[in-house]
Amino acid sequence: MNLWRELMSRKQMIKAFKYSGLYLTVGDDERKIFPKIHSVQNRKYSTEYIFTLPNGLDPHILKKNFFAFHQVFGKNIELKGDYKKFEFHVYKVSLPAELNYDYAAYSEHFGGLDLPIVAGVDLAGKLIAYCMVTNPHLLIAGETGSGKSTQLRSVLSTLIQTLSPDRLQLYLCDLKRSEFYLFRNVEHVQGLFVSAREMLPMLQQLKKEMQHRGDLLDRAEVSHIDELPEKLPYIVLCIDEVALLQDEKDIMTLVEEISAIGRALGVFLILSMQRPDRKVLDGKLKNNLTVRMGFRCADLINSRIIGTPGSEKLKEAGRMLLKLPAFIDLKEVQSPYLSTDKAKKILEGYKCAPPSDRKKQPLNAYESELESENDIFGVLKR
Ligand SMILES: Nc1ncnc2c1ncn2[C@@H]1O[C@H](COP(=O)(O)OP(=O)(O)OP(=O)(O)O)[C@@H](O)[C@H]1O
Repeated sequence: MNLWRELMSRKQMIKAFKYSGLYLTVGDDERKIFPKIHSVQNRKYSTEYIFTLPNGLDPHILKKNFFAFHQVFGKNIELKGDYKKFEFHVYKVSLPAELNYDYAAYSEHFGGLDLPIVAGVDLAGKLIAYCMVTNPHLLIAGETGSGKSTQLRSVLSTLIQTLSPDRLQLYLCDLKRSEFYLFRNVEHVQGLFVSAREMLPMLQQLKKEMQHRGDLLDRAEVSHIDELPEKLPYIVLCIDEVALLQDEKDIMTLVEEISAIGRALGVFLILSMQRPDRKVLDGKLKNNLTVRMGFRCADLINSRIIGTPGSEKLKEAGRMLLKLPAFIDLKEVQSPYLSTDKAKKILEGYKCAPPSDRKKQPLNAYESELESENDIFGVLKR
């Protein structure tokens, strides 16, 4: 970067420090000490700044007043860091309006991700994929037509292609009866549930499975199922339009319980919702949904409930604000577009014989015992 340009970039940054109140005031003359800018690099897609806060400066000021950085640098910015050292990007490009789902390309980035969730691409064209084992429980929310169902389809299709049925078991609840028919007879799918009445026994059984897994952890004196000598499958419970369950207290209590203790036991939630509802997303459940994908929604009240303020301003279908613990700020992401037809073709290769011709594989010996108590899986076999 030439010297003049670097100087201008530094000046902009000092302006953002000033407007956001990010400085210490010292001495009788009230001298301002700003964060130290270590480098300014002009990259292909962005200008990258590295800076550190002076000791004693509260990093929360940066988070709280981040709006001032937007005012100075515009919409397409990103900040990474925790207490002292920060990396800040100002992007020069905007996101693509459509991104075709491409599993082969995504899977090259899955090294180290045991349960990979692909969110999409960010402003730098970088694939944003994360591991659900370390970032459990996902909320996908947005108004009708914003791209939620497409994202659910793509997330589930990716999981199915990545893990074998003995490593991943899916429980799919389709309260609108609109989406999950695609997954019927896929080997990983343990049940497809379309009403609260069908869901309750399944959740009670999952609770027993969690208790069993908890006992195994106690006995082996380990804190996560991945540390057990015998590998247990991850369980993903996906509920499309969870708000329809708002008056089902027993169900919501069990869902909340999974959100609270499922992480170590390998039991994860994916919840989707059209109209965010405080009654459903109360404090406890909401806090445990550590990842939020906020697609376009009606207004700021809705986007605040989701935890992605600003998503009410999104225009394009498939565009979201992503809240992931690793990022200090929300990240704008374009999600992959996977059409129903393409998903059908992909899933064809993972289907087994119709249920009437096969016996469901139990989770484990413990589940076989439960299964004889209550054959909840009948609902899938219609
Ligand atoms: N990732 C994407 N990229 C481009 N276009 C998309 C994407 N996702 C969705 N769309 C477009 O938006 C339309 C609606 O998407 P989708 O059905 O996923 O929305 P939705 O939020 O689930 O709506 P509903 O709640 O009514 O089911 C799709 O038919 C497609 O044309």
